[in-house]
Amino acid sequence: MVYGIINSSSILLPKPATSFAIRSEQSTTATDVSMNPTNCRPSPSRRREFVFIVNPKGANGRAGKQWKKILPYLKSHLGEEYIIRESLTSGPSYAIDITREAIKQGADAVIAVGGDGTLHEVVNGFFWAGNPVLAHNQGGTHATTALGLIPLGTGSDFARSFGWKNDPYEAINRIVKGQKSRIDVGVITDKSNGAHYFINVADIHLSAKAGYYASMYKRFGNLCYVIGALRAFMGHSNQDLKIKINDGDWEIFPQVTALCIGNAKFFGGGMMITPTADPHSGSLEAVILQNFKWYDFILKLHKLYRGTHLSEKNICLRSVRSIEVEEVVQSGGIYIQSDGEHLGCLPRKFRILPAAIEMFV
Ligand SMILES: Nc1ncnc2c1ncn2[C@@H]1O[C@H](COP(=O)(O)OP(=O)(O)OP(=O)(O)O)[C@@H](O)[C@H]1O
Repeated sequence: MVYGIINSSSILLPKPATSFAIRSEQSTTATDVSMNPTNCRPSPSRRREFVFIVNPKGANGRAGKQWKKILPYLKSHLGEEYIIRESLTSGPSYAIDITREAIKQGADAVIAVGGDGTLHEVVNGFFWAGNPVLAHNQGGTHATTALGLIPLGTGSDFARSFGWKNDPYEAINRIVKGQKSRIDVGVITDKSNGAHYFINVADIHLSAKAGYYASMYKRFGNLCYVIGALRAFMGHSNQDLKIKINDGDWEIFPQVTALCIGNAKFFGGGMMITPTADPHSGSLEAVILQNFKWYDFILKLHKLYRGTHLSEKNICLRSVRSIEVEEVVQSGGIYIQSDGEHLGCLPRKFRILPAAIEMFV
């Protein structure tokens, strides 16, 4: 893990796994800038501290290269009123720890620089033991750290729901503008593990396996998700699932191929799997695909990209605040993924936390 500081003095860091390289360029001015939604008006109190968590390996290494290029633009556009800190992740999960530490230290914003995996880890860093992480000096009231995203991933699917491109300059302009909005976060629980959060899409069975295989083919860009899905169909069998919606009665859904639970619309490098999802809605959109074969996937792929698949007879949609999923016959072989991260197996409960995080939009 490399934690770099630009423009400022240091903050406490999470325990390093490897080594830290810290570079500091002390700024001379100390004007504060308020992150008002409509403008960036100076306030006399203090400089704002933004922590950028960069996955140098995102998008096959493109994220790391792009980050070096955009840094001067970022510094000049945010200006000296801001303390800019950078932290390069050295492997999976580091972004979670760095985010938690930054929030505890009172960072005004934590910005994920990378793909959906990096964003997912940063979002998980906003929580600890089922509760939002709070700044030490807040006296346990509420979290004020904002979430930001500079999308530089292979799929960058969460950004698509907002119409954002993999354009770091556009993303910086958005952060500089300072407009924020509260967005929902999904939470996944089971009996033994703690809470796990997702901001984009959680999915079960075939698509979760597809995501696992896709990670092996990232060098092919967005095509990795189609390759991953076809690979996942090898040896795949659809399963009967028990589903409980909004704490109602259990319903049996026969021969489920995949169940996708969207807080936002896209996964798989641009497939609009949950086209009715909206991260501001206070609910999750659950799309259940039943009895799909690999050739159905190929034949209907164009509909998945366009989001026109919901009219298919073996696809159903439910708008939910909570959804519990169990196998009818326990096989231990139904996989779950949360924003592309593998989580293990069923049973699990998926819930929405409305307006859980404030995000630059
Ligand atoms: N230094 C690192 N080396 C290898 N993997 C890393 C490193 N830092 C973070 N990671 C892991 O890389 C995973 C994928 O990164 P990220 O999502 O940023 O890029 P991507 O996979 O190209 O994009 P997308 O998820 O949008 O398709 C993250 O979930 C994270 O756990």
